[in-house]
Formats: sequence, C-alpha cells, structure tokens
Amino acid sequence: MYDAPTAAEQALQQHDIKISSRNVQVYYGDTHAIKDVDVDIEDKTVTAFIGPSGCGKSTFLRCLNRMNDTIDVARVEGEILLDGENIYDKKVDPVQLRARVGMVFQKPNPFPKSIYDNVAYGPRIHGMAKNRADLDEIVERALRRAALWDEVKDRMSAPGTGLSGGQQQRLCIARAVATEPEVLLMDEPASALDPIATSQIEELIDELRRNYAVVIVTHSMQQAARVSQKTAFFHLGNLVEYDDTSKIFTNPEDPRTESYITGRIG
Ligand SMILES: Nc1ncnc2c1ncn2[C@@H]1O[C@H](COP(=O)(O)OP(=O)(O)OP(=O)(O)O)[C@@H](O)[C@H]1O
Repeated sequence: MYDAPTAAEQALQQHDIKISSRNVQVYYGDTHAIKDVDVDIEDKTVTAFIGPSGCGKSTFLRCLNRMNDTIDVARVEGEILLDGENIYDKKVDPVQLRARVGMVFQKPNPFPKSIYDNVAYGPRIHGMAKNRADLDEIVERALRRAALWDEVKDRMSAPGTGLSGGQQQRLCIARAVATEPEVLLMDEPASALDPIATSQIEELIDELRRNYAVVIVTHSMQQAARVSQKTAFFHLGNLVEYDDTSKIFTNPEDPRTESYITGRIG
C-alpha cells in the first residue's frame, strides 16, 4: 500500500530556492523578449526551460548569469536573486558571478589549449590553487565530475579540440564545474551530439544535480521529461506554466502548455 509521505519526509524532499526572479523584462532595442517573469529555481534540482523557437528560453537563461550584459542592445529589468542577493546590483562583479553560475553552450567550445589548461583556466584566473599539486587536484576532480577523467587522464596535454564532440562537451562541463559553481546553466547542451553522447550527457546532468542547481534549455520534450524535476514552459516571452515535470507533461493547467506538449504549437 502507498503511504503518504510524512511532513518530515516532505520537508526533506523540499529543496531550497537558489534563484528567484521577480518582474524580469528583457528588451532587445524595441523588442520585448521576456515579459514579467517570476520564477523560483530550486537547488539540487534540474529545471528545464521548454517552449517554441523564439519564445525567450535562451534569453531568460542568459539573465541568470548576466550573459545578456555582453549583448549591446539587450536591457534587463527586474530582480534576480541568487541566495537572496540581487545579481544585477552594482556591487556584483559579473566575472565572479559567472564563476558561481557557470554556463555550457549548445556547441562545445573548448579553448584552443590542452585538456588540462581548459579545465585549469577558471581556477587559475580566480586564484583557487595554492600550487601545482593543488591545481592538479582541482583539474582531476572537475574531470571526474564531468565523467571524462578515465578517457583523458593519459593525455592531459593533448589539445581539447582533438576530442570527440561528446567528450568536448564534457570537457566544457568540467571547465564550468572547476570553479566550484553553485548553479550550472546549459543551453541545449546535447543538441549537437549523437544519441550515445546525448545519453552520456543526460546521465551526467542527473549526477550533477547532487551538487548544483542545473537549468537546461532544451527543444526536446523527451529530454526535458527524462532529465528534469521541474519544467518551465515559455511562450511569446511569457512564463506560462512552471511546475513539477511530471505534472507539466501529464496534466498541464494552461491550454497553451497542453498544445505545445501534444505537438499542436511550436
Ligand atoms: N542578440 C539578439 N538581438 C536581438 N534580438 C534577439 C537577440 N537574441 C534573441 N533575440 C530575440 O529575442 C526573442 C527570444 O529569443 P531567444 O533566442 O531567447 O528564444 P529561444 O526560445 O531560446 O529560441 P530558440 O529555441 O530558437 O533558440 C526572439 O524574438 C529573438 O529574435
């Protein structure tokens, strides 16, 4: 018989809120790309952003580590709190912020450097290692977290760009986790990969949520259903619905969500 969880069990299952957005708007010149988005993203959870092309998923993802700052015409309004602190506050250094909120992109983009130097890059600029042995340890830990260590441990000085696509993407994940981030943002991290590399990345995402809040943009509803516990559905710049992934895919509240997941829009 199914026993309903006790209050203590429920409390244990509840995760802290890592990022909260309030009244977030993004404009590209006159285009209003994100409209009034409020969302609470949980720690130790994979959150998927889904929705039709152009609905604003990547734009909103980039708000979470101020990557939109690098786009001249982009303007962000509203508040985004990381552990209760507004990341758009003047005193926040975007470079420090991006060490805490790491990002992995659609196309694997290793630096034209060795495997070792790709991973050591962030820890070096942030002065995280006292000496070479310390740095070696950080690099190994990051590669293990990215499930790549065994494949590369004997060729650390080979160029990162010489790895397969799936390995390159895991190298980029290792580079992102090397600075001990708290949040990992992933913008379609598997869309350039074959099915085997995709399933390795999906398994890895499931592992990563033990340590981080993971937010993933994906075009694949199957992927969202497989890897995430929470799903946010965006449409025309609005966050239409945000709930447990199982609820979004089986019993959505909003007719626009239902149309999208049943393939009628998008
Ligand atoms: N750098 C930019 N300059 C101007 N407009 C932009 C820029 N980036 C995105 N936009 C516009 O903002 C809106 C949202 O785009 P965004 O890329 O965030 O959507 P998306 O849901 O991630 O789309 P896709 O699934 O196709 O990647 C679109 O209308 C897009 O044309």
